[in-house]
Amino acid sequence: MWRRVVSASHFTFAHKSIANNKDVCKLKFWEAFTTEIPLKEKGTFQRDKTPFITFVLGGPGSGKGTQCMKIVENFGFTHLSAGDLLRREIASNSADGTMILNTIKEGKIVPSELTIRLIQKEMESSDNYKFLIDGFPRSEENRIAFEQIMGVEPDIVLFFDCPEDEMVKRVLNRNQGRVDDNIVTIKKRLKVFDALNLPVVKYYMEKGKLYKIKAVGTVDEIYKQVYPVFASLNFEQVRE
Ligand SMILES: Nc1ncnc2c1ncn2[C@@H]1O[C@H](COP(=O)(O)OP(=O)(O)O)[C@@H](O)[C@H]1O
Ligand SMILES: Nc1ccn([C@@H]2O[C@H](COP(=O)(O)OP(=O)(O)O)[C@@H](O)[C@H]2O)c(=O)n1
Ligand SMILES: [Mg+2]
Repeated sequence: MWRRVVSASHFTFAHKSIANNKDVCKLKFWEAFTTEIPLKEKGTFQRDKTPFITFVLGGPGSGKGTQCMKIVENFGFTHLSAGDLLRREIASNSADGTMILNTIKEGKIVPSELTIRLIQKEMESSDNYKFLIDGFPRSEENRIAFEQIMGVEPDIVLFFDCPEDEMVKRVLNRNQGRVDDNIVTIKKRLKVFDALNLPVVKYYMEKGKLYKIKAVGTVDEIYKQVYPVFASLNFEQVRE
């Protein structure tokens, strides 16, 4: 299995700037930061066996899965959605299926070891080295357990920043038959997101790994912010 030292990073450039004004204190913490897409630095990423891990964060309905599909298409990443892996466990009638189903219905977080085991299995059986891990980590506990079990940190973290009313609207229109896409569960999920997921966003922002994406507008408008993040990392592009 591949392993590498925690906190190793391929990048030398800084990609955040701190707003310098008094109004900052009125904003939510991440609103005080903007993302400056770094200039392309040729040869910054060496293709080898080392995985390139992108965590994809954002509230329910913020468009993580939709944007991941586009990144896969353009840059050849393997997309691992934690939620999809958990739903697959439920569908396969695994021993943990009922517990996972009840947790998802309540909008709560499944025990970290279980979710990480599913992610780890997918990564280890993949020939790819570029991974989008979507919907994970959803809590500090998720994050710390991943680092401990896998012995790696993400290289970059995308955060889709979307207003709550827009997220609710999108989830209620999603139409994928999900047990958690109803108004009762979505309200619980938004609370869990604020309480447990935002500290993870803050952690990566402070580490300089966070790319905040303004997740309002059309899918293509949002992707216009996402595309340069990956283009600047000098990956070979699969399709324009
Ligand atoms: N920019 C957008 N504008 C309107 N609807 C969107 C947009 N992006 C995604 N959607 C739709 O919103 C729903 C939630 O998107 P999804 O990618 O599943 O979000 P997440 O994975 O963050 O929950 C889906 O039905 C999707 O088609
Ligand atoms: N790391 C994770 C990811 C998802 N989940 C569970 O799976 C549900 C659906 O996750 P998802 O990523 O598919 O949801 P969306 O953000 O795509 O709407 C979450 O609300 C949690 O109940 C979890 O417990 N731990
Ligand atoms: Mg999703």
